[in-house]
Amino acid sequence: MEHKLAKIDAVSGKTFDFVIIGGGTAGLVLAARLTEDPKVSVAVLEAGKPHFDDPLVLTVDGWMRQFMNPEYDWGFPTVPQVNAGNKPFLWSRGKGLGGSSAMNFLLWTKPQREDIDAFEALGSPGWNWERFQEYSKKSEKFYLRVQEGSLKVADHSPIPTGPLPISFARTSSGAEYPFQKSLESNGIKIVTDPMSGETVGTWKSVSVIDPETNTRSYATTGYLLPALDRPNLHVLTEAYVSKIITSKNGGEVVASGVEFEYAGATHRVDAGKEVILSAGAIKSPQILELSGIGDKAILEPLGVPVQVDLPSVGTNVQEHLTHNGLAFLMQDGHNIATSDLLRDAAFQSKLLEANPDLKGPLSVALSGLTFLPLQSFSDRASEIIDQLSAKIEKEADSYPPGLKEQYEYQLKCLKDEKVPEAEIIVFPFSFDPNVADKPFIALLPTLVHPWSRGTIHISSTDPKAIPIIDPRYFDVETDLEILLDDISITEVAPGPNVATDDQIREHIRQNLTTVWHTVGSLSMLPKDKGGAVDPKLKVYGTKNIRVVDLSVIPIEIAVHTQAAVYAIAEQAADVIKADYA
Ligand SMILES: Cc1cc2nc3c(=O)[nH]c(=O)nc-3n(C[C@H](O)[C@H](O)[C@H](O)COP(=O)(O)OP(=O)(O)OC[C@H]3O[C@@H](n4cnc5c(N)ncnc54)[C@H](O)[C@@H]3O)c2cc1C
Repeated sequence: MEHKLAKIDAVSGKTFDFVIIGGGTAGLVLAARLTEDPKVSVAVLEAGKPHFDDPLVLTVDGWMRQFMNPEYDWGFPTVPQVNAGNKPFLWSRGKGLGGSSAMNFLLWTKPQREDIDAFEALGSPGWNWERFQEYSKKSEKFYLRVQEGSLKVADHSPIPTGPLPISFARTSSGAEYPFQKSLESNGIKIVTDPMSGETVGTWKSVSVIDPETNTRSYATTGYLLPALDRPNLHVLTEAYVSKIITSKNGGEVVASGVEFEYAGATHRVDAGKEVILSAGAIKSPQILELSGIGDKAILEPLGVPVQVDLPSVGTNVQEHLTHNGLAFLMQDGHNIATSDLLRDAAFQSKLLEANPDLKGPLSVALSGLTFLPLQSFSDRASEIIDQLSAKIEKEADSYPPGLKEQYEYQLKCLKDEKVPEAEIIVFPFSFDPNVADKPFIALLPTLVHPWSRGTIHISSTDPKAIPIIDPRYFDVETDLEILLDDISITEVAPGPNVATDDQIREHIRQNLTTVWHTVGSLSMLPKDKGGAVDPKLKVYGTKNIRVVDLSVIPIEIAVHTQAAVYAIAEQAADVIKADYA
């Protein structure tokens, strides 16, 4: 397959209609959709390797071996978090074709309706739940034969036939269903169609797994490979973009091409129509700032010539946070399978005996998810809401542009018992080598609509330098309080000496993990409300630079983010096509 990728001579010094920076989730969707028209030429520059037919990518739990491996994982450190143990956090991101769709946990989850309607409500017409569903269905090819217990996903009719095979994982851990039944007996409903925009309750998620091969389906298999024979598509890997080359025309900045490094030398490729940034929520703002588009207060001291003074670049950063301190050793005799156990040959043959139709490599997938509104897990929901209302009223004048409107929308959702504020994930994996042969299950209480806002900015003109990533965890204390109450629903103490609220707060601060869902760093919002891109995803002040990736989401969505990225890229492809029709 690699012979179908572009060689450097076919890209360097050449001109293409569209140059896409980043061959990740969004970048490959766009590349495939734009080249459906044979008259349109596209070059994709991807910093990582192709990873075609790679078991670390294709095997359902292969992601475990990608973590912190620099060939697959960018492994960005944040700055130490003063409210979370004063430690840096590691933000893994997929490096190579497929981007993070090649290393994620394969969950395919659709947002709560209000999460997507927020885009329109905050000033971006045409971005709402109905459009989202329309575009999301373009990606999906469902195989919903396998069901477990009473859980099912209601048929999507007509069954979409997009490029991504999606199915129930053949091997769940076995812990999900009992956990859901116990929640049900405590009044939490089992959701049978969590993809309808109503996510509150407990459910079994589908995954991007091709049931014919039991392997990962992702942006490479679904979008790139079927398009790779097109003569108008040129994909260059190991091409590290350092900046967008621009000039000024009247009041507007015009991108003429992109500078990149390949095999130690600097090259340039020209864009006849547009440069599209799809480098993900961490690298896209970095590349814009390196190109002189950002806050002049950050660019000027570094000696970066300012092309567009756009202070919103790299701000409004939001990230899901989970408490990873609730792990349980499973007792024998309950048929609980974790990924560690599945590597045991004796266990594997027992499983295959019981399930002779299991295909492909055996591995456990995540599937047990629960989404809860504040009122269902917090006795002090009204108190938290009142405190937040008072805080917003008191502090609004000091907020950066647009934050008041975001908070008002978030507050409306917080009051609405149809909208989730927390998630609990059943996690059948252990990263601890000391427990490799024992079945451990962790429950991960997760904050899904953070109030804290962080930043991602360059601190150097070196394109290889890691930007300063500061999510400012728990800058708004309500985030910690919501997580505290979310933990209480599990009715287990996180440790032997962790009983009082203050002890649990400290335990949370010391045992946090990112969920790798960063949004907002180039938010789609009106310019005077903190936006970096407009509803056509164009960077303000530029004629022909768009951003198409997770960074454009202005308020964090509650669920896992990949389905949203695919849908945003599908919609963006139509917006771009319409602009040149
Ligand atoms: C560990 C992990 C687990 C996750 N689990 C799930 C899950 O189970 N379900 C779910 O829905 N979501 C999950 N997600 C989130 C989801 O995968 C991402 O939100 C989504 O894939 C992001 O898509 P993107 O296009 O914004 O960025 P990416 O897919 O990350 O693409 C960015 C691309 O740009 C390239 N790039 C960056 N800088 C440069 C440069 N300078 N030059 C050239 N190329 C560059 C990168 O290498 C990458 O290929 C997970 C993410 C991670 C990291």
